[in-house]
Amino acid sequence: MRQFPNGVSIHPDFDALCSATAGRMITKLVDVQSRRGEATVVLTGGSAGIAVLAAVAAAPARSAVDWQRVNFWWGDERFVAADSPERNARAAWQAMLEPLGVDPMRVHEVPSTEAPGDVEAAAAAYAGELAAVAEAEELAEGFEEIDPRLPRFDVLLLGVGPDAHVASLFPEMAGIRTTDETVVAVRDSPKPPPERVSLTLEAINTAEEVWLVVAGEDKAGAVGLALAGAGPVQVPAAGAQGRAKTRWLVDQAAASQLPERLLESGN
Ligand SMILES: O=C1O[C@H](COP(=O)(O)O)[C@@H](O)[C@H](O)[C@H]1O
Repeated sequence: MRQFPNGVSIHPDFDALCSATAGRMITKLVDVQSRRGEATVVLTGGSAGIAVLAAVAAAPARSAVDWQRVNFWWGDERFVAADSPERNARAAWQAMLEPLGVDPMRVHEVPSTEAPGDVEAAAAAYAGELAAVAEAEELAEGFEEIDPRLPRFDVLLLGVGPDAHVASLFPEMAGIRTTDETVVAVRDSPKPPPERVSLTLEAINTAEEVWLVVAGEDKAGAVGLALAGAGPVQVPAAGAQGRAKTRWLVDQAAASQLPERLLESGN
C-alpha cells in the first residue's frame, strides 16, 4: 500500500483494498469504543462497500470490537422490497451484520416498499429517525453538538460510481443541490433502481471521518476529477469531506488517473 499525506491510500488490488479497509474499520471502532463506549458507522452499498463488510466479518481481529455497541445507518438505500437483492441493507446483513450477531435495535434501516407511503415518505421517516436518535444522544451523553438533526457519525463509508456519484447523489441532479435537509428522496436515479433515499452532502459532511472506498478502472476518471478539485454538483464525490479526516481508499486501477502532483511525497 502507498499512503499520501492528502489522505489517499493506494492498494495493489481489490482484495487488498477491502481487507485493509476492514482492518482500519476495526481499529477505528476499537478506538472510538475505548473513548466513548459506543460507536456509530454509516454504511454504503455497492461492490467495494459490501466486500469491505464481508472482510470485517472474516477478520480475526473482529472480536476486538463490541458489536453490541455499534450503531449502523446507511448513506443511501434503494427504495425496493426488504428482500430485494438490490437492497443495500439486505446485502449488509448478509455480509456482516448477521455473521457478527449485531443487535437489530442498533441497525437503522431506511423503510422499504412494504412500509406505508412512497419514497418521499421513506425519506421523511429516515430523517425523523435520525433526528430522534440525535435528540436522545444529546440528552444522554451531552455530546458536542454538530447538527441537532443528526446523530454523531464516527465513520461514514461511501462508494463512488463511474459517474462520480456518492450515496444516491448523482451529478447535476436535485439531490446533490439540496441544502437545509438531511435526507432526500430520489425518483429518477440514472442508475437502477430509480427510486432511492439518500443522505444529503450536508449530512454526509457532518461525519468525523468520511472514507471513500473505490476500486476499478471504470472509476479512475471519477477519482481523478474529484481529487483534482472538481465541483460537487458535477462530481459529487469531490464534495464529500469528513470534519476531521477524509480518506480516499483506492486500488491501483482506480488510482490510474490521479493527478501527478497528488502522488508526490507518498511512502
Ligand atoms: O447504487 C449505488 O452505487 C454506489 C456505488 O456502487 P458500486 O457498485 O459502483 O461500487 C454505492 O456506493 C451506493 O451505496 C449504491 O446505492
